[in-house]
Amino acid sequence: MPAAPEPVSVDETARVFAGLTPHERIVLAVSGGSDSMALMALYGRHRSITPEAPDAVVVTVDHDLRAGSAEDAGFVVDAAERLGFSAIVRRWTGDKPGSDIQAAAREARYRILREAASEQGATAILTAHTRDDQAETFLMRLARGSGLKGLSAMPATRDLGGVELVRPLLGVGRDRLRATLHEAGIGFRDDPSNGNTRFARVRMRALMPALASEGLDAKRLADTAARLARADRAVDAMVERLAATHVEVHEGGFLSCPVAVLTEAEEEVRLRLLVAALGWVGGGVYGPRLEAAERAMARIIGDPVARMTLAGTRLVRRRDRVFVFREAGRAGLPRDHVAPGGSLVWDGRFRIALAPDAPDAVTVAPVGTAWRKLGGRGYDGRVPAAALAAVPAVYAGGDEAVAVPAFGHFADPRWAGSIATGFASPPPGRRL
Ligand SMILES: Nc1ncnc2c1ncn2[C@@H]1O[C@H](COP(=O)(O)OP(=O)(O)OP(=O)(O)O)[C@@H](O)[C@H]1O
Repeated sequence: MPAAPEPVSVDETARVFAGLTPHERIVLAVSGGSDSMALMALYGRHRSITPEAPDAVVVTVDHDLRAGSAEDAGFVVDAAERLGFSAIVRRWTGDKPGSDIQAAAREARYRILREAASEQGATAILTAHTRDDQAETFLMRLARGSGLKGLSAMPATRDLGGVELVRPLLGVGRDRLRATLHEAGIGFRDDPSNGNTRFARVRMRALMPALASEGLDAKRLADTAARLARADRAVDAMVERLAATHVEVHEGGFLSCPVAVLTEAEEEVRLRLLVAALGWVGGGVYGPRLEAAERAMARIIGDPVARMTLAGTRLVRRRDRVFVFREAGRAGLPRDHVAPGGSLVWDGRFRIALAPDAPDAVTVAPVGTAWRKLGGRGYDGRVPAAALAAVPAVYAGGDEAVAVPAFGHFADPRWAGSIATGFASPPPGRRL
């Protein structure tokens, strides 16, 4: 008989939350399931004996996808208030897709949590992912053919659009969280989808007892993921160094790199460099599948006139350089509006701000073929024309751009002092 799982001790709780002190206020993301109820209970206990622990607000997202979801949210609010937290419910409204609803719900949930955090003045969001979640993630990635980065599974912290996502319970087993709740006399809600074998995670979970009998328990799998994460960070550091010396960041928000740098690098390193470039140029929306990146790399290296689209981003080889850029002509490049005093992130890459005394509200859209007339500076024939056409331009009502700030070009001098632009995130290998 295996020993009964131990509740999480007070000392262990202090260790789990030790890294949070730089934050003054945090969000606890609570679904009402056992893991996040335990997160809330543990944090309540920790805060009551740790005066310097950040202040916390509980946020529960009602996905409004099944009967009873509002009751689950009410259950979380009641339990949070009993533990001395203030709690808010956020409902997922708007269009919901007919397929892949799980992924859409996750994306909406993170967006809603991020918005709630910034409204509440919180700088971190804590979720209750456990060691079991980590082990299941590792297995799912293995089944999908992931490389080193994917097999590193979930990092303990990551940036979520300016807020830190923290997973303090990644080293704690689900059974121990349940034991903790049991000991504290706190209930939880069972999500019926946790038993739905339509979901890969649920099917992986069902394999766990058989794997554990061969020594592949959640701890072993999660520890392996952690070792791979360590190796992954080492490769990332190599890629950063390579990018810092060899990747040219063009003012228009596209990148280029000598093909010789790719051929001389280790295969893993050059693939990472490609993925990093695609992620930055593409606004970090989604990356390519590993096999697709491998095929693309083989073509870039083998074909001096290679051109292709990968993960929504264009790759073009021109002589001995490869260019990575977004295409203006394809659907998807946005048209956004900014009022005087406002700012926005265009296409996930450019931050554009308008001074309060700017002459007018503007539209930001790709400059398209107009760049030829406007004359982007310094770009001779070595840069593919399509790369230049995807650069953001500022329009003030008419068809003619009043400015292409990335090129330092102002067709109408009244705008020169009132538009500020920069990259929204650092290009590969650079720090802003
Ligand atoms: N509806 C929600 N509202 C707020 N946070 C949520 C919600 N759903 C999930 N989360 C957060 O994301 C984490 C991981 O989500 P996941 O879907 O794996 O968990 P779950 O099975 O819904 O619930 P739990 O982890 O609480 O048992 C949760 O532990 C929780 O912190």
